[in-house]
Amino acid sequence: MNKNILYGPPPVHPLDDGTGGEQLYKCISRYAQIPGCIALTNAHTKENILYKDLLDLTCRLAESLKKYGITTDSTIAVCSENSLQYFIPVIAALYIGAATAAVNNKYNERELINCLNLSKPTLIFCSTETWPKVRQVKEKLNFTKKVIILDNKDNSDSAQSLEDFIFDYCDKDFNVRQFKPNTFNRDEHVALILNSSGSSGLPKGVMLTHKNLAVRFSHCKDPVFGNQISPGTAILTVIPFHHGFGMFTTLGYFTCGFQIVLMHTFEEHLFLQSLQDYKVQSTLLVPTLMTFFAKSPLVDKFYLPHLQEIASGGAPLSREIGQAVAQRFKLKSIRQGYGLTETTSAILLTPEGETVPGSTGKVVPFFAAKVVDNATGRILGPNQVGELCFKGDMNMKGYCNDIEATNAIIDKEGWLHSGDLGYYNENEHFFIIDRIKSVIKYKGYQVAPAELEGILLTHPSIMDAGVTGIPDEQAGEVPAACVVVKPGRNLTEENVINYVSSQVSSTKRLRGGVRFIDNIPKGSTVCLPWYYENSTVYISNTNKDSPSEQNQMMKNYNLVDFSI
Ligand SMILES: Nc1ncnc2c1ncn2[C@@H]1O[C@H](COP(=O)(O)OP(=O)(O)OP(=O)(O)O)[C@@H](O)[C@H]1O
Ligand SMILES: O=C(O)[C@H]1CSC(c2nc3ccc(O)cc3s2)=N1
Ligand SMILES: [Mg+2]
Repeated sequence: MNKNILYGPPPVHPLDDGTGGEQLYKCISRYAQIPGCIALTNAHTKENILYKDLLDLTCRLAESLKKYGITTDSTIAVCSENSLQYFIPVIAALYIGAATAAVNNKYNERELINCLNLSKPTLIFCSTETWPKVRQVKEKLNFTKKVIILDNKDNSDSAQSLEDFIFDYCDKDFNVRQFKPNTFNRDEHVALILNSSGSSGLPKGVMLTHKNLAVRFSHCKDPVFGNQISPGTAILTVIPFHHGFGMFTTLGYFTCGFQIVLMHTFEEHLFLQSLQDYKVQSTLLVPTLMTFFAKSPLVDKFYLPHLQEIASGGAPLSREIGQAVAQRFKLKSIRQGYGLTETTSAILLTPEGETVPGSTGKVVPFFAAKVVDNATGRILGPNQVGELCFKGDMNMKGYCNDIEATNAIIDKEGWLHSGDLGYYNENEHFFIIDRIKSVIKYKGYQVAPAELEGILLTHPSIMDAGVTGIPDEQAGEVPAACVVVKPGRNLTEENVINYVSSQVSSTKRLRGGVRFIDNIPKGSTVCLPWYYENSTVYISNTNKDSPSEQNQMMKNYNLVDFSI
């Protein structure tokens, strides 16, 4: 056994038996018996769904799907913004063992066609908002037989409402208590097909099994790695449900009996008001929003004594921003999680009572991690920087119809190569530096844009910042910054360069200079930003409407802008 391979601790409770669907059914049935126990609340409309209704609807839909002809070999798709109904088809499909492809509701037609061609769903569940786009796409797909609109009571010309579908296919005398989820081999059976963010080319379909889901559920109720709150208490989430981060945190909340207060679009005032009104104990954020709150004075206007935990994940969070947000919300610290779509959910998590500023936490149960030297493949020890690799029971089954890409990321021994650069310290706490691909090479030294962005964001006159490498004949690349100055403040290029130089070693100085711009096109180092494009926080300055095109824009933008 290599001492430099780190193993997660043994789980506090053994892994529960059964498929992901069977486990969800058991939990939801239990909470359905508690009178008035709320499963979901839409923060925008204030509408609720009780656990009792969730049980009823998911069982009826599961029965309808079976009658319609959906089997354990079928695939359905869900394409919707976060909503009260989002999880009804997801959970119903999990009960019967049909795979669900959760597709990004912000995709344009071309991207939708690309990803639906991977999963080939028989049915698509969409929302009133995504229906016009889905309608266009369906005409070009011969495998999709029907579209069902989740949040509309009326049937449209060529789509059916959820209510009507259930009315048509579920017997009128159907008794929910007689429903039983299907049993099958959870190790092999695909539960969900998700798309990674697509920051490195067209998104691939990531196949996750019922076993992957069962392991995630075990983490959710783990007293060390799970949420430290009890059933009935409220969680606020704005993380997109179709993304692994939103999908598996939320499915986990159902197993814990939490009241899930959801938002489909980030609005600062509503977010804070909801924290206060629903006495929210735990909330999830991405670093883009953490930066926003670190600088938002509105937080102080709310009374938030119930808030116990803010968790961040999805992209690098600088120590400074984490601490600033913790202070603003009067919390001891921020909880972090790190994961990839390919690892189902977080595989590094802050253990209870063990927060280390800037760290993403420790390896979760049922997982192993190692840090590998990029050049030699040698396994490194504590405090040595290399590529993070993971092996365990939440690693994906593989990419949909792409064995080549699967073999490129998971090696023959089962190690998944994350593409991220990082290290662990002597206490086995992990620190993520940046993606290998975005690291700037200055005279062979590695400079992480995420680190410099973190420093720039601590400047009182800087509202937002992005760092990139620009080609340089002598050094290879030099770090350069795009900076958005706060309204009413003045800042010179020299101020910015000196501010960074005073805090970093010589190799990391902004030798490529500084550009002042109106807003930052978000790219690969700042994950998930496009979900907030309609929000009051970030208004994209591109007219492209898709994430991957925006990322492309980011790269082009930097190259064009800095080569002038
Ligand atoms: N806590 C975290 N700190 C730093 N980076 C994180 C954290 N959580 C996630 N990440 C980043 O997000 C990546 C996983 O993102 P995701 O699976 O959504 O798709 P992607 O890697 O952006 O897209 P693609 O794989 O299609 O290029 C990780 O590899 C890592 O770079
Ligand atoms: O389980 C939690 O409480 C948290 C806190 S942050 C977190 C996750 N972060 C990521 C990042 C990427 C991803 O694909 C999944 C997760 S889960 N999970
Ligand atoms: Mg990735």
